[in-house]
Amino acid sequence: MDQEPQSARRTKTPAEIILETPGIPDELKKKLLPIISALTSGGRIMASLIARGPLLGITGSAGKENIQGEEVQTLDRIGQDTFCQLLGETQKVRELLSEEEPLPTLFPQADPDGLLIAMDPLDGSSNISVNASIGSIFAIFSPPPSSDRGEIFGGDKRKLIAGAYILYSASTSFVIAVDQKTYLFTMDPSFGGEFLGTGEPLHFPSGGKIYSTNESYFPLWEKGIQDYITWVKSGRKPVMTSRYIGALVGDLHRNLLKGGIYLYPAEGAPGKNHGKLRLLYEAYPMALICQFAGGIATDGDRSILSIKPGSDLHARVPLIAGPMDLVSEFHTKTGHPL
Ligand SMILES: O=P(O)(O)OC[C@H]1O[C@](O)(COP(=O)(O)O)[C@@H](O)[C@@H]1O
Ligand SMILES: [Mg+2]
Repeated sequence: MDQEPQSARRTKTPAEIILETPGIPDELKKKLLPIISALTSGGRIMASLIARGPLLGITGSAGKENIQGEEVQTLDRIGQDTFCQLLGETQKVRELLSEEEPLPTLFPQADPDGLLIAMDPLDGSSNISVNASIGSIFAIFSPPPSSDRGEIFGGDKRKLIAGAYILYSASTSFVIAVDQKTYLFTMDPSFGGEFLGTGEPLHFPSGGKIYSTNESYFPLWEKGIQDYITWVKSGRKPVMTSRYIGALVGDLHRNLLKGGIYLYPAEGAPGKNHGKLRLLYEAYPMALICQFAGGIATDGDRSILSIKPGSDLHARVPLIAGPMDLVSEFHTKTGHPL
């Protein structure tokens, strides 16, 4: 019974893919490689802790609120500390913005030309205590010229160069979008926890029939979105089916592999009239992942990647994300053609 299935054979690591990509300049590779190593090491640590969560007593609340006014879970804190420490140690990250901290963490010892990272260290907090899918999300930016330090995450002078997430589920996945391609890796615990993948870029399949949204907010949505949801359930041919995990990483991952549209419009949970998902560390990285997989992410009107962050580093945006065919259909139906 110790026979390994053929498909479990070693293929490529994220570092091998980065090294082999001619479109990534060598100077950038020198920064990206240690950063990706920090993310995958953090993923291994988090996956191991999550797997033993109830035994370690870490699946509950930390007893305080974060900057968003949301209850902080113990694993939110552990994710914050783990990724912050590992990314700081690379000396290739100048500043780290996190959902869990009001202001970016500065790393004064880092390479002055180091990169900027925005992260949600633990996405889908409400799933922790029920052993459902959760994740970590990262946006990696090149900084503006050093004279512009004050506006390091805002304005339009920094550039999004990679987006990544880790999904903690029955297996642990690492997905990264860089240099126009999106790749999937799976952690192999029998291979030192290495993340391995085929090296083939991911593409959204076309013709998907999944829509993912928290439909309990239906009465709060604008009429165009209500009409679209009614249509996908009863007017569209073929009709679509609903799947919603309640963690962006899990919902987007399924839709990326199966073909599906994710919708978190404005007017979500009460008080979330700008949507719920944060631009810099949720919508941006997922938009890049979608775009490099042949899809698109919008706020219902314009591309997420065309939105310039303002002074609020934790600003929220509506998010509509998925393959081109489904997002384009949504835009046509709601009167905002792409
Ligand atoms: O309960 P809702 O309003 O549907 O929200 C679910 C959404 O909130 C999020 O969990 C974000 O919240 P956290 O990052 O604070 O865990 C998204 O991942 C998810 O899609
Ligand atoms: Mg979170």
